Amino acid sequence: MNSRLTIALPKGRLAQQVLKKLNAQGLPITINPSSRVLIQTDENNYEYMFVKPSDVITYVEEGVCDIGFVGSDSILEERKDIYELVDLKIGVCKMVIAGKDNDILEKSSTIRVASKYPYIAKTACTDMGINATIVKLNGSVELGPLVGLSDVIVDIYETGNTLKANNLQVLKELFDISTRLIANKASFRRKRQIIERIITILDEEVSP
Ligand SMILES: Nc1ncnc2c1ncn2[C@@H]1O[C@H](COP(=O)(O)OP(=O)(O)OP(=O)(O)O)[C@@H](O)[C@H]1O
Ligand SMILES: O=P(O)(O)OC[C@H]1O[C@H](OP(=O)(O)OP(=O)(O)O)[C@H](O)[C@@H]1O
Repeated sequence: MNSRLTIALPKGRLAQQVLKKLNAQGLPITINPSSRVLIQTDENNYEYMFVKPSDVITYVEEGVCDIGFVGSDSILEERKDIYELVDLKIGVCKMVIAGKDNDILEKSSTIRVASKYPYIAKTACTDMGINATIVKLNGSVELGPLVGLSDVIVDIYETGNTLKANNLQVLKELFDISTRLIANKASFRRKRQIIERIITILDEEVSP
């Protein structure tokens, strides 16, 4: 059995949370997330690749990585052919529609929406009977309504501080978000035993 497992780890805010969760669940990770070395192998013969969060799904679907850790927002947006295996219950936030005008969703049938998540934004508006023109942005999405680029945004909400600091408000909550373990389908068949061991470890309830 091929014992090497290649794991896509998201850089940025999720890196520490994922490693902390894996260690807390009893999967000791002896790699250095602060290092600029993008591929690190530990003594379990696990190979870790540090990738941009929005690229985790691509590395897993393409089979470069057997498994990966990614936000459910990315899973819903990318709609790739992968297995979603475990909710780690970290990276918890929400997807919301936000803007300046608190009844624009009720009074307008056509709006402009700025978002990092064009598919999620378009689908949400369609479901509400609203025709949306999507303006794709890759960050600081809150600028959209402030500079006349869009009427509203579809973006992540955790504490609300960014919206509040920019005089925007939540107009509609769409869904909850958290970090998930995903797997390449062929890898899951080929390395089922080792991947199921990780699923078991992550599913175990450990004292906080
Ligand atoms: N403010 C937040 N609070 C909690 N979790 C968040 C927040 N923003 C993003 N996340 C979660 O962390 C994941 C990665 O977000 P992060 O901001 O670290 O990446 P990024 O800088 O947006 O990089 P990329 O553009 O590749 O997504 C998101 O997909 C989401 O699941
Ligand atoms: O509700 P809050 O706690 O304010 O968090 C929400 C903010 O966090 C994310 O931004 P990020 O920090 O990832 O920067 P970005 O806008 O460049 O994506 C997201 O895009 C929101 O702007």
